[in-house]
Amino acid sequence: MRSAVRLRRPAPSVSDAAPLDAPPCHAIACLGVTKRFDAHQAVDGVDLDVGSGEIVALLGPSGCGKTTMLRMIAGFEQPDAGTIAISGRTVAGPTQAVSPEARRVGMVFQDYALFPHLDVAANVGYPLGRRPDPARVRELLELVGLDGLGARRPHELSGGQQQRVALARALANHPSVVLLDEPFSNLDAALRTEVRGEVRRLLRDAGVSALLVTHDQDEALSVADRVAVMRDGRIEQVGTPEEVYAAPAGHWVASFLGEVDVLPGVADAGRVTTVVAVLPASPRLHGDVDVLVRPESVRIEATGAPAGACDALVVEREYFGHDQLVLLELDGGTRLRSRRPGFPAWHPGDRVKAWVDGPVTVLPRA
Ligand SMILES: Nc1ncnc2c1ncn2[C@@H]1O[C@H](COP(=O)(O)OP(=O)(O)OP(=O)(O)O)[C@@H](O)[C@H]1O
Repeated sequence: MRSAVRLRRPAPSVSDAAPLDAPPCHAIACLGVTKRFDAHQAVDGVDLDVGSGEIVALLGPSGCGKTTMLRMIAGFEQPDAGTIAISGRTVAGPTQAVSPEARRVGMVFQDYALFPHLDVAANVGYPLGRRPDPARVRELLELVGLDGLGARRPHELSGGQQQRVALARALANHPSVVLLDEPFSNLDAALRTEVRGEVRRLLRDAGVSALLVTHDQDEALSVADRVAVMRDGRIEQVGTPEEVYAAPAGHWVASFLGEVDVLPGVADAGRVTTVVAVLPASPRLHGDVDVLVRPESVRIEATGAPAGACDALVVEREYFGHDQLVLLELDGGTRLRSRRPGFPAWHPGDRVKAWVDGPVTVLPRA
């Protein structure tokens, strides 16, 4: 794929100019957005912004309201309350409802939504009207690495190539933002990793802002600049992938984003005491707390452990090739997981020393 190709943006014409209602630094700015379907509160007072050129993932379990949020930004649903601005222009609010076509938003869907009877070039050029500029279509095909395949039908392409056609079509009209709804779910696991890297590069090359809806944690963490974690219609936390993973705002976010063990601890004077270790904590925390420990923050060794490491027994082990997940039972009965590289192999029955060697999160007791 030629990732160096850059899209030429047309100079805005006078008729494109719209009054600015929100800071133009935000490609998308949602404030207090709410949507109810009958008795069901699908989206409940969501504040969310996407900066210029930024890729934000809206991550949450099935049914939490992600797609409804995306559909309101695209203009297919009208919020019951709140406002949505795109590039500083309010497109949805109590007195505004700009049509989807007038929002300058590109959409990429899970099932690609390509026209099967049109060839690739016609699919890409579709948003450009009846007589799309062939040079523009060529430019888009080149951008997504499909130059030379314009005459093929969608069914003659791989899933990853079809997704790139969908992305080229979404970019055709120089959108301010691209909205992607679970764009990688139809791809098999190996292709998914490859295609999401490509899509990230393409969005960067095109210089567009993007909101990616997904229920896949790896996808959100690997593609996005920031991740908004959604649950039951509300945003639980927004932060960089590192922030939401290593410093989750609560127990639910921690366990939704990955494996975590919860150790009881007692906090006092900027330290928290657990069965495994005494660790630094916020001086604002006192008394009973929960210490959330990810398996990769737990080290084990047979010999050469630092002073203070705990005695532990390996109870179970799952081997994944690149790494292994080791279930430990500490003296006293507490169980804790440790994720280690695939070599050396650990086995049930091994006696080891265990200690915390990475970030942990200390929260008030749930
Ligand atoms: N048009 C509709 N009419 C009634 N209920 C709806 C409608 N659209 C969505 N819902 C409900 O609103 C809630 C949120 O749905 P939404 O599709 O936004 O969730 P989601 O997080 O995108 O889920 P998934 O990952 O499964 O697509 C769900 O309970 C869903 O059943």
